[in-house]
Amino acid sequence: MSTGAWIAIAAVLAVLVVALVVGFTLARRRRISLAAPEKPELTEPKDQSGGYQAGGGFNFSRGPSATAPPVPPTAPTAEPPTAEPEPIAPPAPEPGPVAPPAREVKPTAPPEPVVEPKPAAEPEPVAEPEAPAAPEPVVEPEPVVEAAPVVAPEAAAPAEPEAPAIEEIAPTAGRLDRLRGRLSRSQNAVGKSLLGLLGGGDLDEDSWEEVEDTLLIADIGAATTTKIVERLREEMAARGVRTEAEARALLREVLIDELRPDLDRSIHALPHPDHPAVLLIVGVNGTGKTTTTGKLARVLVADGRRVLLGAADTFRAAAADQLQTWAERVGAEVVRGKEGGDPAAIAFDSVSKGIEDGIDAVVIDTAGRLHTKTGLMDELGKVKRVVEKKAGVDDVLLVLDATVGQNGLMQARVFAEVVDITGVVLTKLDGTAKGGIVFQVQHELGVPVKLVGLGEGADDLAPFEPEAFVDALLG
Ligand SMILES: Nc1nc2c(ncn2[C@@H]2O[C@H](COP(=O)(O)OP(=O)(O)OP(=O)(O)O)[C@@H](O)[C@H]2O)c(=O)[nH]1
Repeated sequence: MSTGAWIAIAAVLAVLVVALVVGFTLARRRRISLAAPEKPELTEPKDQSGGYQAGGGFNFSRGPSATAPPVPPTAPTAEPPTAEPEPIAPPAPEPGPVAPPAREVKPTAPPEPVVEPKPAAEPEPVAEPEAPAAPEPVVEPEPVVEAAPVVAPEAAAPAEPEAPAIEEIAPTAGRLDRLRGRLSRSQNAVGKSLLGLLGGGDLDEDSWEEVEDTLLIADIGAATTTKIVERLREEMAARGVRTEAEARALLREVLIDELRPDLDRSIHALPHPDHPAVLLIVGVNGTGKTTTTGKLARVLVADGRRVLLGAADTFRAAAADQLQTWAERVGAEVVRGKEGGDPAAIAFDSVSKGIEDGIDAVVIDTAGRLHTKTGLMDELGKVKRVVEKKAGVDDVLLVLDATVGQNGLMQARVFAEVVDITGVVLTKLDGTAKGGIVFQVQHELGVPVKLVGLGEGADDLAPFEPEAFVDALLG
């Protein structure tokens, strides 16, 4: 009783003490672990762009067009539904990367994982599809059949996009750089002969006359040529230009200044809170209106915009088909009417549909017309007036064929009278050394050249940049 009992009691007490200590320690640990999670959550990635903004792309802005349909007075309620355009507001250059993923991811992502389980009809792959199909507990070999409905999306995928081949669009940023080679080939003969003349330093009167002739041949126009030559003469004397490098630097500066880099060359294609941007493409037959409309649609789609093309060229039978093809290639909508129908009605319907469908930009291709035919020109004025009943026109782009040179200026004058041109698209610059028309158009009309066509390819449209143009000119 005595020693054995005491030892037993001591052992029990020791066990109790150990249990108490362990229990106390565990309780403390748990308390600590409850508090801990608050800290780790602080690790949140922030904006990684470092404020970087890409440059050199197309520049879009919101045009001046006023809202045609009356807007309800209550500002706060009007805002929410129109909230979408807002994130778009930060302008052009970067969005390129946004659009492609949206179009590309859809077709590719879902089918891939599904294809694999199909052949492997065994239990392993079935595990995943089973989860949603849980309600059917009975048949065990069946799971393979369940995989079949999962495959369905794969089969349905081709059915969804009606437009069979939506094309890849060439990146919009840096277009002019990539296409610069085409410009140079045709243009730099002018630059070379100018540099040949100016590079030697002191010029006699004959040499100055040659400089003038070279500028005139390049279609820079008499007024602009005189201005350029006067400034060159002054500056060459004042700066004591002796070498070809100095002459090149001066000539570059003078030509760029003459092209007025300060002009707003943005395309007014950003939507308004309650209606799409409306762009009218006008010009003489064969200058490249339909082609330009199609190319512009591609640029806008690549920029993530929803685009509708209005086929208001009811003169030429194939024009609407041509436009439809352009639209289908990028998944844009088209509004077209009967052949020989009223172009103004089609333009009106295009804008109406654009408003209904929440389109971002409606681009209306008009019929080519001779600038000398008053009836046709009146009709073009009517197209614009009718559209304006629905929504203001943000940009009226006159398409000029650079290869026609001087005649382009006469066209520009007449069109400007009828429809208030807001910008010029100079096409076919890849095939001419007469790009000098750029100087004249801007000088006479005070309207900027906004875009240039540099080939027949679908993505051969680039923003016009005076510096790049002059660099190409000088070779
Ligand atoms: N080389 C070159 N060809 C171009 C360019 N832009 C358009 N074209 C070509 O010019 C031709 C006429 O283009 P269209 O777009 O049909 O001209 P349009 O002004 O719509 O003609 P109409 O409908 O008759 O008024 C086509 O063969 C185009 O491929 C360009 O920048 N460079």
